[in-house]
Formats: sequence, structure tokens, C-alpha cells
Amino acid sequence: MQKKHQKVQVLLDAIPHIKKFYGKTIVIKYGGSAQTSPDLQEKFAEDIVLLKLVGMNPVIVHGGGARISELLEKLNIKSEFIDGHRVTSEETMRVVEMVLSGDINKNITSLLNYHGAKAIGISGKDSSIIKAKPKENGKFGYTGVVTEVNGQLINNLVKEGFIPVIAPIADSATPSHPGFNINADVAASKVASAINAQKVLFLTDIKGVLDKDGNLLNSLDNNDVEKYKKDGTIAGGMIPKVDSCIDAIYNGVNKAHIIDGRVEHSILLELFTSDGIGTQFLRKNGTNNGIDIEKLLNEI
Ligand SMILES: Nc1ncnc2c1ncn2[C@@H]1O[C@H](COP(=O)(O)OP(=O)(O)O)[C@@H](O)[C@H]1O
Ligand SMILES: CC(=O)N[C@@H](CCC(=O)OP(=O)(O)O)C(=O)O
Repeated sequence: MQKKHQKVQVLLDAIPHIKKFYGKTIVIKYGGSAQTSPDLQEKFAEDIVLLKLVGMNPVIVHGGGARISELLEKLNIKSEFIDGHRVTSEETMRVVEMVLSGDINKNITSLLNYHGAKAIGISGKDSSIIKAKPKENGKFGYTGVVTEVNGQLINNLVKEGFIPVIAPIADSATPSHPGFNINADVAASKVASAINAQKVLFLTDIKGVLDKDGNLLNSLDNNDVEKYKKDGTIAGGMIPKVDSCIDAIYNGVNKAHIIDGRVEHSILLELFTSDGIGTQFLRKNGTNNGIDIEKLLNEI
């Protein structure tokens, strides 16, 4: 009897959170490092289907960097990264597209469908949903910067009840061009801004952003991010992630969080519990008479 009451209590506790996010769009960046085991993948799919069933609109943007590097190594092609962004030669681009748009995108899509969703797997090339141009005048090869996202098309899919699953490959709008490789964090942030998502969640393989002593930093603003990047606390693959969080919250997204994708049901823990988990990103404090208005607004 006690156990049954506990179960009911869990559902009751979730009501305010469900109300808050009902009808809202949540972009989830599903990093390669959070896709490691079949068990975790199942839990991820269950979370996404639950969000949809309680009236939220999840949109998935996935990564797969580790799988790309693994295949490149087998093919004896060197992986090179600058500040967390891959440098993409033409042959690397072909591998990137094969792994992201082919393998990973279709696996996530069919897993979600197996769990009862209406998921649709696409890449930024489909109907040119994501357009890009070369990053830093071609210094990164076929790695691109996003110039445009067709938010209306994504919203139309959502309105039709679909869960879009988007691979971070962009169209170049040039015939016989292989397209652009976009860091998945950047793609998630740009998609979230284009559809004015309520939240963007980045699932990764660490608790959140850590300080030099390995302690979790619960919340960061843009000044903190700049300071920690400068002193080397934030490095490698965490750089595009924090930059993408800041970019999102200054461009139409209410909140951004980096959470631990290794924790089972981390999405539900973040959305349906009062404390949340991981690192949240806040717009720079607009303090007034000691009252932090921006912070209060961010907490709503
Ligand atoms: N300050 C930091 N806090 C947490 N992780 C950091 C930090 N600086 C660098 N990292 C690294 O960033 C990694 C996450 O980036 P990445 O491997 O690209 O993940 P994903 O595949 O999810 O995009 C962490 O596993 C960690 O090694
Ligand atoms: C330009 C760039 O860095 N592209 C990434 C795209 C995949 C990705 O970002 O995957 P994760 O989210 O798992 O790291 C790459 O080629 O690895």
C-alpha cells in the first residue's frame, strides 16, 4: 500500500512541471558520448516518448563524434580538432555524413518509433533545413557555420505530431558540394533559436561544467564562461557546448542546460524535479536595488 502511495506521489509531484512545459518545445542535443550503451539508448527513447505523451514537443539534434573518429581511425584517416570543432577534409566529410545521417540518425529514429513515437529522421540537407558556409574562410575544410535554419518546417513537423530527429549536416546550396559538417552542439543551439524553444538540453558524458577541482558549477553566465575558457578550465569538446548554451539564451531560447547523459532518465530528472541536475546557463545579471531581475526571470 505504502509503495502504491509513493508511486502516486511521484506523479503528483510532476504535475507543476508538466503544466509548466505543456505545449512547449524542448530541443535535446543527444551527444555521441551519451549514446554509449543499448540500455541508455532505451532509457533515452522512453524519456522522449513520455515527454511527447504528456504534451511537450521534443526535437532531437544528435551528435556522434566518437563513432566518426572510430571509423576514421579504421580507415587510417587522422582526426583533427580545433577548440572542439573537427577539421573536415573531403574524405572525412563522406565518413561524417555516412555515420551521422545514415547510421546514427536512422537508429535513433527507429528506436523512438519502436517505443511508440512518430519520429522522422532528417539531416540539415533535407529541404535545406540547415544552410551553412565555410567556417573561418575554409580553415576548417568542410566544417561549416550555420547561416540559416528553416524553423517553420521543423515547427510544421512538430504540429503534425512528429518528433524531428536532426543530423548536424548542412546544405551548401552549391551543386556537387558534399555539404557541411556542423558541430552538433552548434546545430542544436541554432535549431532551438530558430523555433524559439523553451529549453535546450545538452546530454553529455559528464555531470555538467566542472571547475578546476572537479566540482560541478550549477549555474554560469556569459562572463563566467569567458573567464573559464580563458583560464583553460573549460576546454576541448566543452567549448562548443558552453558557447552554444550562451548563444541559445541570447537568441530566443529561455533556458539552456548541460546534463549528464550517463545517468538513466536524466531528461526526466531535469524537467520533472525541482532541483534539476547539471549546469544551467543564465543571461548576465541585470541587478536592480540588489534584486537580480534577470535571475528571477530565468527561474520562471
Ligand atoms: N570544465 C569542464 N567541465 C566538464 N567537462 C569538460 C570541461 N572541460 C573540458 N571538458 C571535456 O568535455 C567533454 C564533453 O565534450 P564532448 O566529449 O565533445 O561531448 P559530447 O560528445 O557529448 O558532445 C567532457 O567529457 C570533458 O572531457
Ligand atoms: C564540426 C564538428 O565538430 N562536427 C562533429 C559532428 C558530430 C558531433 O558534434 O558529435 P558529438 O556531439 O558527439 O561530439 C564531428 O565531426 O565530430
